Amino acid sequence: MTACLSLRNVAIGYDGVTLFDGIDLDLTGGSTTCLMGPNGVGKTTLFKTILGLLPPLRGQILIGGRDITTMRREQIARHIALVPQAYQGDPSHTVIDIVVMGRTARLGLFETPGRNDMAAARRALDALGIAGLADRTADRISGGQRQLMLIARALAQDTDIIVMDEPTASLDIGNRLALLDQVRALAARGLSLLVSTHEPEQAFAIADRVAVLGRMQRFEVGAVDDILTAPRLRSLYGVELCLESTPSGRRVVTRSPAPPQAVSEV
Ligand SMILES: Nc1ncnc2c1ncn2[C@@H]1O[C@H](COP(=O)(O)OP(=O)(O)OP(=O)(O)O)[C@@H](O)[C@H]1O
Repeated sequence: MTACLSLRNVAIGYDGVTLFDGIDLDLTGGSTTCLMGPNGVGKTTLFKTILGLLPPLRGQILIGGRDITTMRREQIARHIALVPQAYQGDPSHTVIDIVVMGRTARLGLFETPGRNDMAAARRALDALGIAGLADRTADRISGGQRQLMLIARALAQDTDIIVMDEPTASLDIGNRLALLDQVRALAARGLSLLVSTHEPEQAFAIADRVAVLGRMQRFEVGAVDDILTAPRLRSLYGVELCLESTPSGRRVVTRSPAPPQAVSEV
């Protein structure tokens, strides 16, 4: 299958200073790739670069074969939507108004959202089961509902690629599992997802492939089981850990060896 997003030997960073180099990645439709790496390694910076908010310092980023440096911001936004870590807009806006903002890249310069755009926003809310929240303001819904609202905004944007920046970071276990179901459902609809996470178990649950921004600028990408091995996770995060399988076959991370007793007998 041809890639909808390709990164060829890309370097990312700020003001000409390279943060990470040598990133090669292909995203195809109907698949989920998890992006992992320690704090501060450059995951969000990579997202900003893919979205055209920061120029790549080297290499090429291609959407459908076209170099993004030749595309305007709204052209990129017709292909790639972002689900940020948190909503940072005006909290007095209603959910439906925020979701319809996902249509902005599809509107002309002075055009306001029309009937079709409102319908797309309502379909997105429906798909996520939060149609009942449409007229509430963003400060009157829960953190989990706000996260679903941000996914609805990305859906309304009607792109073939969605990138999600640690989408479960502030969610309770119920909303976390519901969100992972949504990610699986979006991939099943043919979308291509790139999801950053600090949780290996989440990658096991949703990803076809894992891309790792590792220490010493070592970039690796491959099938989940090939990439997420205990030795690689130990060196990536600098902690002793083991990978075990539950009777149902789910992969879980455990601490290894058991931490020493806090109080020893005298
Ligand atoms: N606007 C900026 N200008 C210069 N440096 C920045 C800027 N934003 C972030 N950085 C630096 O770039 C590095 C990578 O940051 P980034 O947010 O991409 O990391 P991350 O992998 O997403 O981290 P985390 O897992 O903690 O969210 C950090 O050292 C950060 O301090």
